[in-house]
Amino acid sequence: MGTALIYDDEMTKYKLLWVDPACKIEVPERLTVSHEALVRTGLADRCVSVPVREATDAEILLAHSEEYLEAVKKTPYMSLEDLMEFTRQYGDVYFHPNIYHCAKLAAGAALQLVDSVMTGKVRNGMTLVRPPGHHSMRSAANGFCVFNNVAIAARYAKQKYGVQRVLIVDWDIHHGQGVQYCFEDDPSVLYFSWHRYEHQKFWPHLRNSDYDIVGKEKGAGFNINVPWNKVGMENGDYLSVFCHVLLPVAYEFCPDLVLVCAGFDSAIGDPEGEMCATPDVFAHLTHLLMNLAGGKLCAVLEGGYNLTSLAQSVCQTVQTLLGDPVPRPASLNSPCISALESLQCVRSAHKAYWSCLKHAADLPTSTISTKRIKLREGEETTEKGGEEEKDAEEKVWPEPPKRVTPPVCAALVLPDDVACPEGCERFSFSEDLDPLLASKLRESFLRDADDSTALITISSLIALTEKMEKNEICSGLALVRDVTKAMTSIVQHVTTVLSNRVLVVCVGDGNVPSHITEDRETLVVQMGSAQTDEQSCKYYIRVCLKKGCSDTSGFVQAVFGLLLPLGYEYDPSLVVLVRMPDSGVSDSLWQQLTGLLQSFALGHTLVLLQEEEKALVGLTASSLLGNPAPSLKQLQAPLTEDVEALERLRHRLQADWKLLQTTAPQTQ
Ligand SMILES: CC(O)(O)NCCCCN
Ligand SMILES: [Zn+2]
Repeated sequence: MGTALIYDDEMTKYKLLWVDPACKIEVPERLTVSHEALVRTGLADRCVSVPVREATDAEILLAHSEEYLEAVKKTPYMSLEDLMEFTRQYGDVYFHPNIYHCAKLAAGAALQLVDSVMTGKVRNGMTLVRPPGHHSMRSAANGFCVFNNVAIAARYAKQKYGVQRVLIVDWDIHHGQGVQYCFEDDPSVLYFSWHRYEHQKFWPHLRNSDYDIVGKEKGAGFNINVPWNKVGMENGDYLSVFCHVLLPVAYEFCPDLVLVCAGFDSAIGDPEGEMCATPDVFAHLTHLLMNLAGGKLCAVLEGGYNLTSLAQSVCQTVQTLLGDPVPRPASLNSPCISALESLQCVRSAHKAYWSCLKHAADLPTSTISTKRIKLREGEETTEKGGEEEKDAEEKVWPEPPKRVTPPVCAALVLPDDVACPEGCERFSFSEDLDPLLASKLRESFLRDADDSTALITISSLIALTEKMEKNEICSGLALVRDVTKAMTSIVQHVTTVLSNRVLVVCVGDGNVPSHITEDRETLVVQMGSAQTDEQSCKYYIRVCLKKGCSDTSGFVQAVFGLLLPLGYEYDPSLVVLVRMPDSGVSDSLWQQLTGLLQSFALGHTLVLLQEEEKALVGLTASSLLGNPAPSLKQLQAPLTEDVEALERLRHRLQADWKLLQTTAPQTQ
C-alpha cells in the first residue's frame, strides 16, 4: 500500500495584509517550497495524490463552538479595518478574506487523509496545509491557526471509523494547547507535545504547557508535555525523548491510529524554534512511529518558517513514509543537562499513569538550573543555548544525505526446498569460492570439511555482507544450521575485512562467543532469561528478563530503554539480528523488532534464523520489505524485577553510553 500526498495551491491564496511582526513569518511560500521540493525530488510522483475538500460545518463543530464558526464565516465579507478589528480579539494570528476558505480546506485535507488511511486506500500519508491548526481552541483562533485540523481529524476518526485510541504526536516546536484542551479529559486520545518553553518565558507563555500538566479526571496521564527550557536542542535530545518517554508509552497505549502535528519549526535554522536538530531527524521520528497502529499514520503540516529546513524536513518525512531506508544518525551528542532535566521531570510526572514509567526516578531534588551546577574545572558543559544574548546567527547545516534505495530490498539465503517470499530475491553465492577463503572458512568455522552446503551458506552470507556494504542489497535473511557459527563468521569478516562496526542483537539465550566483542568493532546486545554471572560490559550487554523473550512488555522495555538508544549512539554499518533457538519471542514482537532495527545502518539488517524455523521466513521478510508489523496488544505492566534490573543496567552503562541517561546529574 502506498503513501498519500494531499496538497492544493488554493491554500497559498491568503496572506498578511498589514504590519504585524508576530505573524509575518507565516507566508504562502511555506507551502509552495515544500510542495516544489517534493516534486523536484520525485517524491510527489511516488505518492498517491488525493484531492482536498472543504470540511463541513458539522465536521468543524467536532472541535469548535457554533458561535466561533459563525463569527469566522463572516470574515470573507469584511473590510480591511473589520478584519483587523476581528483579528485583534485573538493572539498572534491574522485573518484575510480567503482564510476561512483555506481553513476549511486545511481541515478537509486532514479528513481526506484519515479517510484514505482508514479505508486502506493507502498505508500512511502527509498533507501540506495552511492555516495550521494545533493552537486554535474551541472558540478562538491563535498562533496562525483558525480550525484545529488534527483535533477535528481525531474526533472524526473516532466517530466515523470507531477508532478506540488515537495517538497525537506533536513535534512542532510550539505547544499545541488547542489540542491539549480538546482532549485533556479524554483517555481515548493520547496527546504528546514537546515545545520550546524556557520556564514559561517563550510563547504562548502558558503554565499549562509544563511537564506536570498530565490531563484531567479520566484523561489523567493521556497528556504528555515535554518542555524544552533551553534553545539549541539537537538530534540526541529529540531521540532520547522518543526512546525514554514517547515510544514506551505509545506501545503501552497501543493506538489504532497515529496523527502527527508535523511542525518543522523544531528543525535547525527556524527563527521560532532556534533548535539545532537537523532535517534528517524527522526521518527517524517518522520511522519510529511507523510500526504503531499497523502503520496507519497521518502527518498534518503545522509550523515551519525557515523555508530551506522546512522543505528538507518535509522531504525527509515523506521519503520515510514511502519506506525508503532512513539515513544514518549523524554523530549524536549526549542529551544536554536541560533536556535530561525535562526528561526526568516528564517521566516522574507520568510514573503514576504508565507502568513502563512506574520505576522512573523522582523529580530532580531542585529543578537544577545550570547556574547552580558548579562545573568542575575544565569539565565541558553540554549546556546549549548559552548564546541567547547573541541574535540567532544565520544557521548553516549540511544537505541531508541522498537516500538511495538499493536495487534489491531483501536477499534471502535459503535451502532449495524453501520458497522465496514475494518481493524478495533468493541469494546464493554459487560462483566457485576462491580457494583461500574456502580453506579459511573451512578451518575456522566448519569442522567437517566436506560439509559443502554449510560452506556454500557461509560464503553466501559473506558475499551478502559485501553487497550490503556496496548498498546493492538493503537487507538479508538466512536459514542456517547454526546461527551462532554463522553470526561469528559474519562478524569476523565484516569487522576485519570490511572494518565496519556491527551491532549484533541476539534474541534468546545461548552462548555468544565473547571474543567477538574484544575488538570494540562489535556491540552485542543479548536479550534472554538466563541469569549469568557474566557481567555486561561496554560492548557485550546482556538483558535478563525473568520470563525471557516471551514477556512482550519486558522485552519492549528493553528495546526502547536500552537497545534503541545504544543503536543510535553506536551507529553501526550493519545490524545482525540473530534469533537463538527456542527464544520464545512472539511473531508480532519479532516483526516489530525487525522493523525498528532498520533505523540503523541504512536498513542493512541481516537476520539469521535456525533452519528449523523456516516458518518465520515469510513474516520476517515482510518486515524487511518495510511492511508495518502487526500491532502488539495493549501491554500489561512489565515485571518489577525486570524494570529494576533494566534500570540498574542502564545506570551502570550510562557512563559509557550517554543516550541511556534518563536523569539529570545531581548537583553537588
Ligand atoms: C503552527 C505554529 O505552532 O507554528 N504556530 C506558531 C505561532 C507563533 C506565534 N508567536
Ligand atoms: Zn510551531
